[in-house]
Amino acid sequence: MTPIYLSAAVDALSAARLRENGLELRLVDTTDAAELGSWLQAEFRGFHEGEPSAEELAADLDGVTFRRTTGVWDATIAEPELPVATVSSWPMQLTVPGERSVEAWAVSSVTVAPTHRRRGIARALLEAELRTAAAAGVPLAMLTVTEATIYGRYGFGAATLTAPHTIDSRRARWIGPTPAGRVHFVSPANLLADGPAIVERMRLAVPGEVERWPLWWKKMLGLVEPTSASSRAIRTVRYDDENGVAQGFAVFSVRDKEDYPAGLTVKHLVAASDDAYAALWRFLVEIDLVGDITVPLRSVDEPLPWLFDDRRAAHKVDERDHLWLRILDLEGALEARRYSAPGSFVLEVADPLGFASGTVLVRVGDDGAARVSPADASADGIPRLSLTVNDLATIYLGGVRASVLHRAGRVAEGRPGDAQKVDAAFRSPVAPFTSIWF
Ligand SMILES: CC(=O)SCCNC(=O)CCNC(=O)[C@H](O)C(C)(C)COP(=O)(O)OP(=O)(O)OC[C@H]1O[C@@H](n2cnc3c(N)ncnc32)[C@H](O)[C@@H]1OP(=O)(O)O
Repeated sequence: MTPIYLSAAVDALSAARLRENGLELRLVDTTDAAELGSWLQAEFRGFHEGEPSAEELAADLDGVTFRRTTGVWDATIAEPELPVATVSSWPMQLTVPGERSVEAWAVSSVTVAPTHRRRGIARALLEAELRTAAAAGVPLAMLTVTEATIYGRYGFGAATLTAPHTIDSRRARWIGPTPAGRVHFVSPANLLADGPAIVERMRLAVPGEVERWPLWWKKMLGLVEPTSASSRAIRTVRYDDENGVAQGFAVFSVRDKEDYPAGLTVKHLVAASDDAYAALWRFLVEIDLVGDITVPLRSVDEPLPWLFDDRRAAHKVDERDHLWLRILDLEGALEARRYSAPGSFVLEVADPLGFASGTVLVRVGDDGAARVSPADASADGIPRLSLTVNDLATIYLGGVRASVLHRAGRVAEGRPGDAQKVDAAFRSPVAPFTSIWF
């Protein structure tokens, strides 16, 4: 049976709004290669990529059919079969504090052709996604963003931060642990078999982490166009612990080889144990003929600098928002995670789009589980915060403190000190992080 998220009709309100402007909002039949192929071409163009190669197109035609795929068409343009806007979505598991997983509505492929920008098309698409997700009973929507200025207006808030890192290999003398396991070179095809289980073990330990899907693995490992120069440059290693169990992997390539020392880019590194983390980084920084290492997507709270004699050998080069969350069901979202301190507090949440407004009493038990109910007069006198649904999304995974948003004038306290009391409950022992783009 087709899952409801794929078969649900296109949102009537957004379809009507676009129709008034001569545009058609429609779901793509992902079994129709011509129609999905046109949609994919529009998506590639929307992200300023060149025309997809035959291999890329074939991989996408096969690999994105699990998504709800929506387009907007304009019958008056020169080549009307190509949509002028794209979006795709699917339910995906998101880790929340307490090593728990919750279903969230992933939104991706948001593009509007430059010929049709700033006419409200993205707004129609995003609002349609939120209404469809809420109707399907999914408590949260999420996306990884190209710009920080686009999604706040739809109630999303920045929920995980990320920091690209750089390492000066020549300066990085190892003082970290020496794990008993071994690092092995393995082929990308072998990692395709071992990688998912390693990721799944790591995923529950890190709030903000998400599931992967088969096409993501193939793209990350260079298996879609294996003969291209960038794919052939990919090297893959796996760390096996002393019992021979695979606990981590790194995907990297050496660049700038015209003159040694060369540079090395770590495309992806996943460690399901501290030993795997240490062994993989030691392996990478001790590779000969390499002078510097670039790591585009890492947590803001990496142990990395502390593994070296000179901690300045590794540092963050930036810090930016990455995963944005949108709470659609206040009770469902707040009860899905676990909290770091028992106690009660009231949240007065404003949501201009109306999905998650309300004033709720959150009672956290000794086990960290929360019971959420409408707040009444009996809740007077307990810690209270008034905030937007965006800012609730920002503190939801525990990476940003309510007291910091209070100091920024974004969150109001019932009484002085209430934000710090709420901090203690929302705090996550592990910095939230999302290690992929989707
Ligand atoms: C999850 C993801 O896929 S992230 C990827 C997002 N996509 C991209 O970055 C691809 C390149 N950009 C685009 O395709 C388009 O510019 C989009 C999708 C970002 C915006 O599409 P548009 O149809 O032009 O947006 P639309 O006209 O609906 O604008 C709605 C509102 O957003 C604002 N807005 C739109 N784009 C931007 C932007 N890039 N930065 C700031 N504000 C923006 C508009 O000003 C408008 O504001 P208002 O409601 O206050 O009047």
